[in-house]
Amino acid sequence: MGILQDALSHPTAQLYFEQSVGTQVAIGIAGFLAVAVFINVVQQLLFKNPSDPPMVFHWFPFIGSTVIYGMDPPKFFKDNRAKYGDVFTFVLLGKKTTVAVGPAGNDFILNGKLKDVNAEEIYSVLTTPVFGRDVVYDCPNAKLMEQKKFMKIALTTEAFKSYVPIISHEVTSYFKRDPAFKGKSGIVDIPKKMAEITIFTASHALQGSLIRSKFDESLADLYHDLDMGFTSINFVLHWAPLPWNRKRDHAQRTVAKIYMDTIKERRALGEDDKELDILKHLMKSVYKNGTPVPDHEIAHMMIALLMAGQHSSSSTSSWIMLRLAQYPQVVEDLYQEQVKALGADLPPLQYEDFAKLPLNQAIVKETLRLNAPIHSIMRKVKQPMPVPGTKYVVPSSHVLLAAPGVSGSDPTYFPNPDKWDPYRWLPGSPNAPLMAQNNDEEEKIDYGYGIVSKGAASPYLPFGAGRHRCIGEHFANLQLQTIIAETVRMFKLSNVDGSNNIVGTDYASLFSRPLEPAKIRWERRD
Ligand code: HEM
Repeated sequence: MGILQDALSHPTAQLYFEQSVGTQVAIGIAGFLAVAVFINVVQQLLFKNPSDPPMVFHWFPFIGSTVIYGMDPPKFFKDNRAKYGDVFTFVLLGKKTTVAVGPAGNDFILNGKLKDVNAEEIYSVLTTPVFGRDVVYDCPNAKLMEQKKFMKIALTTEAFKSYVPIISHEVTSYFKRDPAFKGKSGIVDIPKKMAEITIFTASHALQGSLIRSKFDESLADLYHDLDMGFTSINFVLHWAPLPWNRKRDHAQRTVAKIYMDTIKERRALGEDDKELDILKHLMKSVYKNGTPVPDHEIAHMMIALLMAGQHSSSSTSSWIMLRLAQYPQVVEDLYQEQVKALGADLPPLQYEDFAKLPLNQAIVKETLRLNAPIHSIMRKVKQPMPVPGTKYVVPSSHVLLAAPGVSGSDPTYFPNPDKWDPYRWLPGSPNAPLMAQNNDEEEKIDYGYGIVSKGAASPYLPFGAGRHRCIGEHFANLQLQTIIAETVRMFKLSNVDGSNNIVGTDYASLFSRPLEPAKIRWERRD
């Protein structure tokens, strides 16, 4: 024993011993992996259930196609659609995920029945710690439908009319005070600026001036901490006592308290409170069962509303500015459109003006066609779902994934689909969409939050469809159109190097956005 101990304590022997243990462990892992890969491949090749949608081939179990999907989801959908057709399954972090694309696929998933598909089982782990309890995905779907109805009803034409001067003022005063826009011309990393403009305009219009004023103090940093809860890794680690989750939880409590205190302040104002925002509307809203919406739910809905709008609108406005810098002539066309429609003195913008600015509208439409911030919409399957017109049945163990962006860039509906061409939405364009542009004749449905068009046959659904459809569409349109109109009044835009290039897309977080830095050149008109 003593001799053996002596021998092993010799440095060379120790090294040899450690190396040989290391080698054995490595061989063990490699062997295990090889067996796992072998079984996984054999299963895919030999044990196909004819009613299952085709499976995207992958070597490794659990990882499946996660990496290749995550690098560029639209490319992943396009490539696999070409290989397998409109319905196929891939493995995303161990979960069999069935994609159904095209108008029929969008309809199948987004207009799926409540007994068949479920959103909250997918999203709640991420959203509930950020928004707070009892709202959106932390309550039965019928309650969410009522909550969406309260928010949607508040967005009246009268409210929209009051929002245009608010948004205009926020945009122009931002450009005046921000150091990045000092002087005659300059270069700016645009996504950060657009994120600020989006949160200032949305909070002021939708939540009132009292909340807006708090963004200059504490709310901006707290929202940043809340945002950290939305990283993709939190689908798995939402519960973990990690630094960003602690910050998220602290921020959620603090922001909710700020809203609840503001609600009390505004109640005290009584008739003197003349603003037409959603916060005020919710303070007067009552559920069907007679219960007034509790303050904590109003606070949590306010967080949800701002978070839902922030990422999508801020990513879209950044893409818009990058597209305008890519095509400086479009900026001039937009400016001239305003001069012709509103007069050379360019009076303060009003809600009614936007109907006279079709190119201004088309910029938003076209940017959302190619750069929609939500590339994947997921639902948990609750019971086996036959896919109409196919032999496939999606088992209840699967997750469904809708990707309306696929039909939005399909040449069947959009000639020259990869070209950003806002003029395609104006009459007489050779690239005009090959789809009905008037949705008055479309089938309408009420899921409990007001009548919406079903969108069943539409290849263009950047705001989704069905019971989870966006209620912020009209606000987002107004916000984005006002931002564009004010920006082209003040600036000419171009790429820093004068080229027609554009940055790539960052798919790392839940909402896709431009890869940063994304710098553009601005030049003041006056
Ligand atoms: C360009 C801007 C926007 C885009 C592209 C967009 C897109 C979407 C999409 C695709 C959905 C459906 C998600 C799903 O089916 O799972 C959705 C839902 C929603 N959006 Fe938006 N959105 C935008 C702006 C806004 C704004 C400004 C607000 C708030 C005022 C908002 C509030 C909501 C809400 C409350 C839902 C409902 C979620 C549900 O029912 O599960 N969105 N949005």
